[in-house]
Amino acid sequence: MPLVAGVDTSTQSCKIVVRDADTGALVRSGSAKHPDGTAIHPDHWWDAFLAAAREAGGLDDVAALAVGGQQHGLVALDAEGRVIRDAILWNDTRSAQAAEDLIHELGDGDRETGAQRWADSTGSVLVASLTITKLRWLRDAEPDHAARVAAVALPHDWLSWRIAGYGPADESPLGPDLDALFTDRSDASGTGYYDAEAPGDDEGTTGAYRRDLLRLGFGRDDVALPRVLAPAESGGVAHPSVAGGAVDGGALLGPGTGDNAGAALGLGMQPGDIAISLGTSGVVSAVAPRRTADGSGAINGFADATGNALMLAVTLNAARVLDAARSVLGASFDELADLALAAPPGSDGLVLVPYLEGERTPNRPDATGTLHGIRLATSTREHLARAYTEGMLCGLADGLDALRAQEVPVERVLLIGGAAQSPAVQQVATQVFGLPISIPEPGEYVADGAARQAAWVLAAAEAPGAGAPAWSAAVSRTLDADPRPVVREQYAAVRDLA
Ligand SMILES: Nc1ncnc2c1ncn2[C@@H]1O[C@H](COP(=O)(O)OP(=O)(O)O)[C@@H](O)[C@H]1O
Ligand SMILES: O=C(CO)[C@@H](O)[C@H](O)COP(=O)(O)O
Repeated sequence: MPLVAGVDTSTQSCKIVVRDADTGALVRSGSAKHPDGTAIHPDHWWDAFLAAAREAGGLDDVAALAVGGQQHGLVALDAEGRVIRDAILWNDTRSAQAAEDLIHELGDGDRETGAQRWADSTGSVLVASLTITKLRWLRDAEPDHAARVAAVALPHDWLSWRIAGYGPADESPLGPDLDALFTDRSDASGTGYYDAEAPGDDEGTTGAYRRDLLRLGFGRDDVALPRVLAPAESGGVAHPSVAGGAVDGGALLGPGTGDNAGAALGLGMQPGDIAISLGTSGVVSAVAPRRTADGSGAINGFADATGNALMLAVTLNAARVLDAARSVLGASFDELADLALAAPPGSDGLVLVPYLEGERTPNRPDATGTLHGIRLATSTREHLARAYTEGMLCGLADGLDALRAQEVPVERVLLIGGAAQSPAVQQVATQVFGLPISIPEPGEYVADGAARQAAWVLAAAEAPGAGAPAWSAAVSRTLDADPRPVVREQYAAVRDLA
């Protein structure tokens, strides 16, 4: 019974699951918090990983390990392998103007042309979340830091590299070998300088860096970029001081994955499945054989972790909208859910447009949230709780419409992420989406996807060409559709006033 570990280094925390490689059965787990903020030093991810691994009973007995993680964050390394500045995360909007500038530059001054060219070249129109815009911001705002950049990594790449034993000479057993960095197609596809559908070097796996775009964004491309591995290719071994004491030479390391591709692998998503993830980000995603190139920017055409495409719409405002509601109302999770369910659908006209951290879809980085329809009758805790819950979900319902506009089939909708545990969120989702909603058992689906990838790498090491292990699918219960069009109609009437 070999064991494998999956890690999710997400925005708010690090979660680790240890699973049986053959059956997928959960054996142990652990988690540890990350600090708040949209720019944090990656050392916090390392510390949280070590703490979560301790809570999971250590990783000495795992035969393979893979890391899923929050996408896009800029980890800039110097030639000594040191982190040059705090990582700028996916939800940091400081590079919004850089995104606009780069769209115009690729379009020879015309925004619409530029937007379509970015979508055609990389699958996505640039917004502040994507890594290349953060590099442009760094070039202009912090030229001294920019001049020191010798390698650019993403959160999951950096953590995998540290687990393999690399890092600054005085902090790691193997030192600062920047050529040892590796990543996968899914996370590379969110950088803005990788085309997941370009003819690749490897048999059967497409994808190539677009160093011309990196040069456009950063002004130079003489930096090391992580090697992009095929879905079941090993990036090396975990340093034995970290994981794999039971295995000769240390546990095999999987390529890792962006968190949304990790969730798709953990859930075993097939075309027709839609995942709605309510973590710090709100994500509506679907796997597809090929990406489309949505010049409107509503849909990102990323890669998944198996060789397919992952189409997704992402909002900056999801679970934290409910955290804000809890703080305003002084309520626990359960109390907030009870309050929301005590008000009627549509909250008697009280509507929250929840751009509390600006917004990415639609692209309104400087927007703030707005509460519409406040009357004496709607000035109750119940109405407020309901309006916050509905507002969070309406932005994602718009995202699902955008996916449908790209002709993505919608056969089953799965609700996951921290806020999916709320009974109010579950019920309101059946009303806002007007669809049956499947609720998988509460779980860490990104970490599970990483663990499944680790098991796949292990199987492929023993039998080249082996497929992903057929772990049993997540058990779901399904809530009936309860369409209440009033909720979205009210939201659509005020959304663009905010
Ligand atoms: N029962 C609940 N109701 C509403 N929100 C919840 C509940 N449980 C957890 N959350 C929220 O879920 C979020 C964490 O979810 P998670 O998917 O782990 O986020 P991330 O992947 O962005 O780190 C937190 O904002 C937390 O407050
Ligand atoms: O930016 C995106 C995807 O494009 C986000 O989904 C991040 O990957 C962060 O995810 P969470 O930590 O909120 O789950």
